[in-house]
Amino acid sequence: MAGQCQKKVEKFQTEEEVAVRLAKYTADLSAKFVKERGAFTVVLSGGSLIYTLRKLAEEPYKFMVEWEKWHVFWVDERVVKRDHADSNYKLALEGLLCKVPIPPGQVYAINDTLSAEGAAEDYETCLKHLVERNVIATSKATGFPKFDLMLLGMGPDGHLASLFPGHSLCNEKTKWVTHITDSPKPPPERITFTFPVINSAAYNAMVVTGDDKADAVQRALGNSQHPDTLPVQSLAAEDELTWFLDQGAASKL
Ligand SMILES: O=C1O[C@H](COP(=O)(O)O)[C@@H](O)[C@H](O)[C@H]1O
Repeated sequence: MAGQCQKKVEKFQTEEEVAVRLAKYTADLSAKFVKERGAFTVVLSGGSLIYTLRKLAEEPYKFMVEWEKWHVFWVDERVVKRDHADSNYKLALEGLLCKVPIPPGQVYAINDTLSAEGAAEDYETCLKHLVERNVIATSKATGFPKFDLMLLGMGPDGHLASLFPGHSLCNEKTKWVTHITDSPKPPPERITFTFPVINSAAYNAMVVTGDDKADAVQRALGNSQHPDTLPVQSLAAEDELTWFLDQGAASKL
C-alpha cells in the first residue's frame, strides 16, 4: 500500500507559515467531509503538532468550521492520567479542544484507569463500535478503519505515533491499536495506532518543523542511501499524504 497514494510536499519559510497553511488545510477537509458524510473524523498526535494547529482556534476558522460534526481521536497516547503533564489528551485539550465547541461525547480519550494493554484493547473496541455505526468509515481496499484526516508529527529519530525505529510494533499487521511498555522516549507505556490503520486514512498530514528533524526528513524525502528504514518512511495514505515543512525541517532536502 505504501507508495500508491498521492504524495505532496509543501515547504514554508517559518513555523508560523506552516501553522497558517495547516489551519486552512484542516478547515477545507472538514468542510469536504462534513458535506460528503455528515461527520469529520480527525486523529491528533501529541508533541509539537498541537502548537502548530493553534490557528484553527482563531478567526476565521473558530467560527467557520462545523465543530459539532468533529469526532476526535489520538494516534497515540501515553498511559498516564488525563491531567498528567505527559498526556497527549491534556495537551490537545489545552491547546485546541477547550477553545472550540466539539461535543465532549465526540472526543475519544483513552481509558486512563487501565494498563497499557487494557487501554489499547479498550480503544480498539471503541473504534470498532464507531465503525459499526459508520461514524468512522471503512477502507474498501484494506478493511481497516478509514479516518478522514490524521494530523501527524515526527520525532527527530523518525518515529511517528509511538512507532519507534527498530521496534517490532512497526511490523504489526492485524491489530488496530497496540501498546508499548518500553518506549525509548519517556514515558515508557503508551498505546498507538498501527501502520495498517494509519496508512488506511483518507488524508495524512505529516507536520514537521525545526532543524533537529532535518536528518530524518532527508531520509524520508531525499536521496538517502541509508541502509535502515525509519518508521516515517513507511507512512502512506489511502488518498493523499502531505508533508508540511518549515525551512529548518527542509534544510537538508
Ligand atoms: O512522543 C511523541 O512524539 C511525537 C513527536 O513529537 P514532537 O514534539 O517531536 O513533534 C508525537 O507525534 C507523538 O504523538 C508523541 O506521543
